[in-house]
Amino acid sequence: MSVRVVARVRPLLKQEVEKDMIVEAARAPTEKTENKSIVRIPNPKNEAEAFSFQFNSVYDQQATQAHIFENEVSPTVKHLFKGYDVTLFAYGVTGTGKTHTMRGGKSLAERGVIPRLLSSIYRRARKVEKDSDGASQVQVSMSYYEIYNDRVFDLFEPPEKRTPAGLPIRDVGGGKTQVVGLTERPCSNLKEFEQLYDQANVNRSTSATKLNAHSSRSHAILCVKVTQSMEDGSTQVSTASAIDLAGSEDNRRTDNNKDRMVESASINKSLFVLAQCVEAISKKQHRVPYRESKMTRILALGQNNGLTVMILNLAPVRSYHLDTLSSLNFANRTKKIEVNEVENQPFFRELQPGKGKLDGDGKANGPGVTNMHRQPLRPKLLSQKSGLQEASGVPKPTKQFAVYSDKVKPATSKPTNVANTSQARASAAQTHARSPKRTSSEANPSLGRPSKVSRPNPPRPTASAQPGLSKDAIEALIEQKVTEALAGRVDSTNVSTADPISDEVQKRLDALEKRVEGQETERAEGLQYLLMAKQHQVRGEEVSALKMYQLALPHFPGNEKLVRKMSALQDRIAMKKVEKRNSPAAKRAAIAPPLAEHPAPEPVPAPPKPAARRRLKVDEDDESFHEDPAEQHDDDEEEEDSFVYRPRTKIRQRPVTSKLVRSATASTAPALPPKPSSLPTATPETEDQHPEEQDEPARPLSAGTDTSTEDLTPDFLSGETPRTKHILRVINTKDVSKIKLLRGVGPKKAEAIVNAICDFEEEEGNGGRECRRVESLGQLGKLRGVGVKTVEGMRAGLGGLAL
Ligand SMILES: Nc1ncnc2c1ncn2[C@@H]1O[C@H](COP(=O)(O)OP(=O)(O)OP(=O)(O)O)[C@@H](O)[C@H]1O
Repeated sequence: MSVRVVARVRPLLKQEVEKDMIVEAARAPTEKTENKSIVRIPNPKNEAEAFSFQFNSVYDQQATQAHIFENEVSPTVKHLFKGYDVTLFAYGVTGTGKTHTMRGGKSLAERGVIPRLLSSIYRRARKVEKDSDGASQVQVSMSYYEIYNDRVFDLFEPPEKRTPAGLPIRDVGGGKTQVVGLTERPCSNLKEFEQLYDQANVNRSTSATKLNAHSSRSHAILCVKVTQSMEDGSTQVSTASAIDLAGSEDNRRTDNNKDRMVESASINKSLFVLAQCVEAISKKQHRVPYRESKMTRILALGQNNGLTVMILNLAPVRSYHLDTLSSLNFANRTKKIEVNEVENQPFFRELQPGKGKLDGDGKANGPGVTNMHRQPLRPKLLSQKSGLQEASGVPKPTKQFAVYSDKVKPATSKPTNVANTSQARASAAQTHARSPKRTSSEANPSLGRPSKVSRPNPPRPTASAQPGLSKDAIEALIEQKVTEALAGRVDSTNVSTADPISDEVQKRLDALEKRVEGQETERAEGLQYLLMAKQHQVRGEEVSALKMYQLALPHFPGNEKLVRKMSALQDRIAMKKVEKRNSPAAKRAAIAPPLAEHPAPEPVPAPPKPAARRRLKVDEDDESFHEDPAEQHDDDEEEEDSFVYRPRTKIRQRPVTSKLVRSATASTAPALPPKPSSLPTATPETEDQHPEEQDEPARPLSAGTDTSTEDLTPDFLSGETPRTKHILRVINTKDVSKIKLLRGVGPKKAEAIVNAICDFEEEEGNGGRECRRVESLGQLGKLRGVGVKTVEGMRAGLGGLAL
């Protein structure tokens, strides 16, 4: 992929005056055309000197919206139709014109990059259809979302309908991410698009700040999917993403209130992480901290295939001086990544134009596309003028990718007060807040600063270079590195630039880190689902809540508490449905549906086998499953209820007034042999061994009784279901080693159960330790230290036994 970096200096605003202008767009001395490619800005420490930054193009205050679009974006459209993804993003300090550039005004002349892009896409789509006499068809659809306070919200949803936790994102491979649950709207012409776009923009988080009356408080990401159904029957999908990043801010200048400060902190953090990513990529570090923020995960700079154009927005005036320098340094680093890749082949030189296809997921496939996968930044295909000409026609642009700099003596030109801005403060952490020349040498002073072309990659000693490293030493080194990586995740410099390590260690370190990152991400996603589930539940949307729990379950394999929760929820849903059907109104309104048509609760994924547990070790008390206080409250309430077990598909007709009875009175109950120690995992073998425990045959319906309820009377109340029998049999062994094998029990609880039975015996006043039996789950649930949840867990753990 390629990143083309262009800068745009906005005009003076009403309150700004010409004498404060300090940013200048200029031509490079080697440039033969009128094109400007240099941004010049004074050294804040010594105004007699100037820093110069060279980019692919620089647009001054006079540049029109049309000009920017025609030069920078329009050429990408044909590549979009060839199957490449296109990413455009605007970067800059608050109030520098990002939204103006991307969205623009309402008049034709003021329309920004996005509406112009869409207009161009529709034009091209019509052409494709016309040229093929209608054999090829093009469909355009859009999704639009924002990342606000590091949470993703669908902009087609009004704020009041949003789930506060936002939408989860997940990796779909090839450096791509997907926002789960995002709305995708078809839009077949510009009018439709504009309606949807304007409507969605109303939902975007904007506020007035001191620096911008309509400041965007979120990163807005518009994804336009172009699906081409080709003559030969194939389908090609490509996506154009246009991203209006929120601007970094210095909160001392914004006078932000508390809310704005929170937003601002989140904006600054994500931009800081973006800078860290660029830094890491440019230094070829193994670990790029994409996962530190949602924005960097989604933007995936340097990971995604296709074409990327970054528009660096700049304010021309002095009040932005330090922030502007910071932005220029950021953009300059992005450009330096390209320098490092200068010897590589441009990826679409190898691609047969028009032959590359993208599959439904937008992944490249087909001949010639294989090495598009995770291409690092490739600048050379971008000529200065069009930015997207075929690489074969591009003269070797050596100068284009070198950092152009006036001869400023670093010793006298350190803009040390750069650190006075918010962005610079962030950058200061990585010692990049000053001139581009200082940047990398400061980060690693021992390396000095070789020329860009000849700068070698840091030497990587091979395993043979460290022959003395024992296996233990390698393990210790890995452990140390992982600890460092986790402790200072944002600052990855230590990990990769400290003492050199062997390839073997590096490989293992990478694998470990990947695992840790993957686990964290998955867990975070799982927690998001859980939060959403909880929110649905609070709102009484139980079916949606159940769905969310179901989505969460794979992230917490083997979590019994979650399984129980789902099971209980499922039961409640089923009960409600049955109750609804049985309500007098429903009976009047409809003929009672046959039993077979009773609404079944949605399936709950079977709890994974213990062997499948990967990350989340469920301890004996189930506390590893994240819970919020509300959830805890619910559970407490549940515990306080007298035990009423709700079966999954059956309803209860009479309350349980169970009591523990002496074994003497229970002697009529079938005495089942104790289960083998492999319990409690139910297996088909269990059923084979105890055919008498199979599901009861359906009971005949009582005449005159509502069939929908009578037949569904929970048979466990009579202690007859295989699961109930099995649990009671195990409990009644009073054998801790057997009881602890029941799901969710464990040694401590097993001991408590046995003690509880003993306590109970004493309370009953019968003295001694005569054999008593627990005759029902109701009784079991009432035992001290057991409770309904534990019993439910035991039952859930025997999911394989017939109900
Ligand atoms: N090229 C331009 N021509 C005319 N006006 C401009 C231009 N660029 C920006 N402006 C004006 O500058 C002001 C700030 O611009 P804008 O809201 O686009 O900034 P921003 O970078 O998106 O800020 P934030 O990050 O706070 O959202 C607006 O009033 C906008 O109309």
